[in-house]
Amino acid sequence: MSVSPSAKDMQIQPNEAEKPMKPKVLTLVIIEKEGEVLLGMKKRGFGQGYYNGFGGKVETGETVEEAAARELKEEAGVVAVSMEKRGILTFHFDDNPQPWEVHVYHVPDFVGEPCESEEMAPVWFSYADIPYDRMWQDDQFWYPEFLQGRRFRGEFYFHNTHTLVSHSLQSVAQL
Ligand SMILES: CNc1ncnc2c1ncn2[C@@H]1O[C@H](COP(=O)(O)OP(=O)(O)OP(=O)(O)O)[C@@H](O)[C@H]1O
Repeated sequence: MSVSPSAKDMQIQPNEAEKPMKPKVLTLVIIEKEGEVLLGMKKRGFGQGYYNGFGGKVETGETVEEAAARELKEEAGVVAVSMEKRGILTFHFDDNPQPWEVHVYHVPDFVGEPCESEEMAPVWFSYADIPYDRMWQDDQFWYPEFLQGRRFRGEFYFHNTHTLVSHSLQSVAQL
């Protein structure tokens, strides 16, 4: 007699396919000093050719804040003296089933001299000269919130990775 395996035997739940995928968690640090922000030109990998803050994936065994500090050191060569979480952005891509959850940190103080790494070339920009046309399309929406000192949450929907189709953004009291 043949017995077909039950959902339990196959270690899947009945409506597994409908469950949204757990997001991948990443960090993004923006250094800000006297009306200027430090951005890096991404030299390789995801987002190559865009200016962005410094960050990357959270690795197993580290907290989100530890990951943010590690990536800042690796990519810009500086150590954060203090950091404050200011935003959580969720990115949905129609060409990737896994959403990305990016935790944005403000670093008002750091030690060391920013220097070019294999991944990023750092450049200071005044608020008025932030190069939104050479950045991810979501940035133009949430940087103003960030630069005003607010906390925020946003959801952004992308087509073919790079084209922003729709978004929502709220300023929030707490993250
Ligand atoms: C879609 N709209 C977006 N808007 C603004 N910023 C975005 C972004 N999407 C990803 N980001 C940031 O881009 C970096 C990628 O990091 P990424 O280089 O892939 O990570 P990591 O350094 O761990 O990778 P490797 O070690 O090279 O594999 C990381 O800071 C992440 O927050």
